Amino acid sequence: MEQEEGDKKALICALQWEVQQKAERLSEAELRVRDSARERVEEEERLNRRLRDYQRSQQIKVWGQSCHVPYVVKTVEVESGKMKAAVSQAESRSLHLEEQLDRQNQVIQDMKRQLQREQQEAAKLRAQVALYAEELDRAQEQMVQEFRSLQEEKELAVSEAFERAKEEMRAVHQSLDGVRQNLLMLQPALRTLTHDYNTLKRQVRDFPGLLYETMREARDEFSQVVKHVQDTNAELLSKYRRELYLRKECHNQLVRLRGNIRVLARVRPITSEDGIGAGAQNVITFDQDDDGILHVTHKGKMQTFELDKVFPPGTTQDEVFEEVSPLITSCLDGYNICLLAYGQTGSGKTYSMEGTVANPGINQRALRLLLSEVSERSSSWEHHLSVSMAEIYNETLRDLLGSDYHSSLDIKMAPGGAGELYVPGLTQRSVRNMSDINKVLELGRRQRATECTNLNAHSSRSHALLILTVKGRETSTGICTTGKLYLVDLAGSERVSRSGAAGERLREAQCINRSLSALGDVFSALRSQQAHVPYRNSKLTYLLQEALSRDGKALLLLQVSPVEQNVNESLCSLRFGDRVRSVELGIPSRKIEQAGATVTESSESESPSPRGTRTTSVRKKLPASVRQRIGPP
Ligand SMILES: Nc1ncnc2c1ncn2[C@@H]1O[C@H](COP(=O)(O)OP(=O)(O)OP(=O)(O)O)[C@@H](O)[C@H]1O
Repeated sequence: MEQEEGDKKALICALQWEVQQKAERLSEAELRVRDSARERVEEEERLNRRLRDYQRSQQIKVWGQSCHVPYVVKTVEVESGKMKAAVSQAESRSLHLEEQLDRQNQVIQDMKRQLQREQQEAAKLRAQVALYAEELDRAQEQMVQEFRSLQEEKELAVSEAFERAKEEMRAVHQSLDGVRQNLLMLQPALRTLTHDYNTLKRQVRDFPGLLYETMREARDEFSQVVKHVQDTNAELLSKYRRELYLRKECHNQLVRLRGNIRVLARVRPITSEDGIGAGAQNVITFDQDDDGILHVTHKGKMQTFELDKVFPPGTTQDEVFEEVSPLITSCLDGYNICLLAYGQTGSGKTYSMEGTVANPGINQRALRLLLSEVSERSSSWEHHLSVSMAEIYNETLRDLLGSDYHSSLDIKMAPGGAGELYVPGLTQRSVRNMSDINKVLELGRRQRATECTNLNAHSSRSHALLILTVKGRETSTGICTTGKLYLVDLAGSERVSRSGAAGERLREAQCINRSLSALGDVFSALRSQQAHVPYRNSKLTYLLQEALSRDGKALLLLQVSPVEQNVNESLCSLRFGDRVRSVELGIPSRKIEQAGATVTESSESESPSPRGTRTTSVRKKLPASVRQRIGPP
């Protein structure tokens, strides 16, 4: 309604404005008409005035001329020539004036016509003004009518709106009453809600305290549990370590009892020769709690190997030797022992066996240990220590201490039928002190160096053997023992395909492969307890027969490179070691000579003891805890 009213008011305003505009235009037109009428009147007056003036002047002229004519006529009569000219001149002038008069009359006629036109125009304008006035009156009339009808509409709309508002007001009052009723009904519920809200508010206020208290209690409980778990863990860990130690002890004793070949692994440090980049990344990790576990990560997979002992890269020559020394000293008791360093080229075999001048390896330390043991036992035993050095290159056995390096040596069965082997022509040098040892080792090294153009390459492709023979005689009983210790630095075990060897190198690689696979065959025959062990398939296994037989003791030292680029070779070496580890040589035995007779004696009845302090039973060597575990004999 209000909208309608507003619209109408706007319409009225617009109409009023239009009327006003038209009125202004009309008054302007009136003014213009009035001005032009005035102008015409003035112009008329001006023309009339000019006409009158002209007529008057013409009259005066005519009068002037008419007054002169008699005189002129007279004069013409007197002086006719002159007069005639003057008359004609006057006539022409009169003609001219008449023409002028005509023109003036013409002008007056024109002006009159123009005046008429102007008057007609003025009449037209006046009619138009009257028309405009009429139109204005009509517009005013219309406007008044419209205004009136708008006023009526407005009043009608206002009264309708008022009625509607009254209706709505009534409805609002009614709903207000309903709300009031509802409010009255809701009041008890609101009271309950307020009460609940207050209770909740109290609870929320108290909640942080309660939560803190609960959390403190939970934390206390949790720390108690954690402490308990930690204690239990520590206890379990110590039990685990104790168990591990016992297991190891049991295993070692079992190995000794069963005569298993012990397999150790030594991982060399990463050196500058390994280069840089992905190929030089370390792939080997160790178990903190078990020194016999080694993990190799290859192509994202971790492979675990269990060995008798694992030496991580930081292990010293001393620590390695300490582990192998019990085996070495047993050669003084008359056992045949063999220690083989196995691994790919550059994995550290020579480092472990020979070592450096400042940090000697197993070879020199073994000789030194045997010498000191010999001197310790000298009160009851006489010992004679002799050393041979040989190498097997392309299946040819050569003497490194003799005068003829190039002659090939044979391995033969010793006469006497005892099944002993010997190498005719192999030089044996007696050693009594460290100076002898150093001289012998130096001689062997020099011999090898002079005979081959590239010692390093040559040593990788040949097996180097240090053979110690220990003969002993117990002074009180006359019992004689002979023990042999073979310390072998094997040729590199890498695959031919990787080295890409050809020609002479290929022949060397094939020989190495043959002798190493012959070694593997011997181990697998021993493992499966076959009646025939193929020792004679290579010079190496044939020479080591006594130590690798069921009477001997053997130890395999796996040399492992820690870097990614050698991981395949490392895995091959470790798998080889894994297989060898399960080989049972049997209970080692020694040969003793007593009163001219040779007797074989197993370590179960080690008697007589060289020091007189040894127990006769291996079982007695076990720790009490281990003995308890394995039960009564
Ligand atoms: N435990 C170690 N500590 C420090 N350096 C080592 C160790 N083991 C090996 N090396 C170094 O690694 C390099 C290769 O070692 P080594 O010559 O003994 O290997 P190898 O297996 O005998 O090789 P090859 O079969 O060619 O004779 C040498 O420079 C050596 O000094």
